[in-house]
Amino acid sequence: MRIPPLIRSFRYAFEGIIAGLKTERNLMIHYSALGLVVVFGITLNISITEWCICLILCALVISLEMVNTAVEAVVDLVTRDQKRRAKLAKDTAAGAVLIAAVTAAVIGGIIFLPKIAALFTA
Ligand SMILES: Nc1ncnc2c1ncn2[C@@H]1O[C@H](COP(=O)(O)OP(=O)(O)OP(=O)(O)O)[C@@H](O)[C@H]1O
Repeated sequence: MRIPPLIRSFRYAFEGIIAGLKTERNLMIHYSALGLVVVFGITLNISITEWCICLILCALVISLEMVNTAVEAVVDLVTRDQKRRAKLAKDTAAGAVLIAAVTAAVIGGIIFLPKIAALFTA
């Protein structure tokens, strides 16, 4: 049976998500962080706006980690020699993940810490 092109594209994208999870340890850490956000979000009853902010940030970090994985794979395919441009590509992609992850951690702290603190002071 012929699979429609749109369905095939979705299948490849899902295969990419699974392959990333299998090969990239950091992605597992990001998915675990997403799980924690969901558990704390439900437990602490965060607002709709806070849910949107948290989910956007989680999606941003996970997506950038996947792009970083893709950049690393392409660079390693192109060359195994030590090249300045290869280092630039890998390090800037890794830097993008770091910026997003630190931002997400800071905003997560702003949203969750006062609610956690309130549990102990109430
Ligand atoms: N072909 C290359 N030329 C120059 N520098 C490289 C090259 N490949 C990797 N590097 C540099 O070596 C360091 C380690 O790179 P590596 O590919 O091992 O990634 P990593 O940071 O260990 O990530 P991961 O653990 O996800 O593979 C980085 O600073 C990277 O930019």
